[in-house]
Amino acid sequence: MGAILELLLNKFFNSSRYHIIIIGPASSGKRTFLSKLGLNDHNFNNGIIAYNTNTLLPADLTITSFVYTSTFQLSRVLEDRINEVTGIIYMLDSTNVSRLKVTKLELKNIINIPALENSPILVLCNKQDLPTAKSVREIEMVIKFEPENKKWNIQGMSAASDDGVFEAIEWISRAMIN
Ligand SMILES: Nc1nc2c(ncn2[C@@H]2O[C@H](COP(=O)(O)OP(=O)(O)OP(=O)(O)O)[C@@H](O)[C@H]2O)c(=O)[nH]1
Repeated sequence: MGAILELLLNKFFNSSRYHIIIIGPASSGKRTFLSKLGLNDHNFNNGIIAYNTNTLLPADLTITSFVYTSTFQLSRVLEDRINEVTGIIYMLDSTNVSRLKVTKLELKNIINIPALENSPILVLCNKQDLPTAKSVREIEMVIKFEPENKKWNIQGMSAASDDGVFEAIEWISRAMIN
């Protein structure tokens, strides 16, 4: 998968700068997803895991991953860098049904942040390989996420087995560029 991803990313990211933030509760699979992109190096600072672009990703794409706790924290932790965000990935654990109501609120908060107004948002329902995982349709029915005037998408994924990783990057890439 690495070679295909590399081709795709190099095709997309050759001129402008792009900055994706990956947000999601603890253990939802952010790190596993990033490792599939070849992003294993990270430094941990002020609650943010910043992944650099020295492996698979082209130099003009940066991905920052961190555990999201509140809108206030999102703006505060990212500080000025929030203005550089061009795409948002929200990662959830499809087996953690009790947390979906919190997810609903978090997503609402995220799309109300003015600095993120133009950033497309991709909701990734991770851990679809587990028997207790809720389907994307079931999750949609709880979170009722259908923002108007915004590019958004919801997809199933199993970061552990690579399923949906390519599609996720493809969607967010296209959405940021078009
Ligand atoms: N079955 C299954 N397990 C997964 C999947 N993705 C991640 N995991 C497992 O879930 C656990 C947490 O994954 P991480 O990638 O560390 O999650 P994280 O969101 O980075 O967690 P924090 O660092 O706490 O924010 C690990 O044991 C992973 O192996 C998946 O798609 N399927």
